[in-house]
Amino acid sequence: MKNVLTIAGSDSSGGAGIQADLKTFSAHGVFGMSVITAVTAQNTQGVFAVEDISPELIAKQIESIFEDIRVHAVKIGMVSKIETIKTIAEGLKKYKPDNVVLDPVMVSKSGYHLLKPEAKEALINKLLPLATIVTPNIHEAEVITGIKINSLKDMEKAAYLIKNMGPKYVLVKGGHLEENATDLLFDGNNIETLTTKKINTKNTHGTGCTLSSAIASNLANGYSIHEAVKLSKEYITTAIENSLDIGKGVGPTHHFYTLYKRSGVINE
Ligand SMILES: Nc1ncnc2c1ncn2[C@@H]1O[C@H](COP(=O)(O)OP(=O)(O)O)[C@@H](O)[C@H]1O
Ligand SMILES: Cc1ncc(COP(=O)(O)OP(=O)(O)O)c(N)n1
Repeated sequence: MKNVLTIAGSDSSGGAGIQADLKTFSAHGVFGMSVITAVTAQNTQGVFAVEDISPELIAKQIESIFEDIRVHAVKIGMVSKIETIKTIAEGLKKYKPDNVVLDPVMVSKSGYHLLKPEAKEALINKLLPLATIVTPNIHEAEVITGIKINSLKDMEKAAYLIKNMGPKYVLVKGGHLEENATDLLFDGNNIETLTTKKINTKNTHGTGCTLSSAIASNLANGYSIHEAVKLSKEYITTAIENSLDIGKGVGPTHHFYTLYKRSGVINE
């Protein structure tokens, strides 16, 4: 069994953050561990409060895991503020995990700033160069590069600019595009296009968290980046197709659909 660590924020409603990450890890048959960076009070309708965990406690969580357990992959999500980013970067430099998947979480679908605006530069300068793969959505790619993205050509341009900031691979996610859900994977030489039709649902809470955790799981399980991204795109598509109409707002994706279907728990 491979061990995968998420360094991210807690989502009380279970659709995104640490909770989505751990469910995704379980669905991929890897052992999930967590370093919590912040606790959020949120549900399908919004984020209502956030309390950041102290840098000392974040450092201690990182140390406790790495000093004891082999970590095959790390996924990084909500990092909130400059001190949190510095602490995570120090931990990554010290323990040098093989695979680092960075989801540069900035603003929740409900519009809450999960990354303080003043922490943007630290995320770019300190975490991007340590990432095996970074997975910005369109808005995050715009903030990181400073360009406006309205088309696949613009996404390509952003992927080139972000690659030059230090990560080994860049996946620009197009879930917020009008037509298809097209993601672009750039390895420094070639752009690979992953396209699915856009699923007509409001229930997409935690899609970015789920995709990045699936990539981390697949890398830990020994797949190449290209294979890991392809399999993870298939996983998130099934999770969105079978997303759950829980709550009054944007519901979560279904992490275990394929597993339950295979085992007979779901028999429609
Ligand atoms: N309505 C949708 N139909 C199909 N795929 C989607 C849809 N929304 C998002 N995706 C896919 O989910 C993944 C996460 O993308 P996105 O929602 O853009 O990220 P984030 O949650 O970080 O904003 C991507 O692979 C994207 O293409
Ligand atoms: C604690 C926490 N972390 C990350 C997010 C953002 O999740 P994401 O998958 O990028 O998209 P939405 O959940 O905003 O749809 C979050 N909400 N909470």
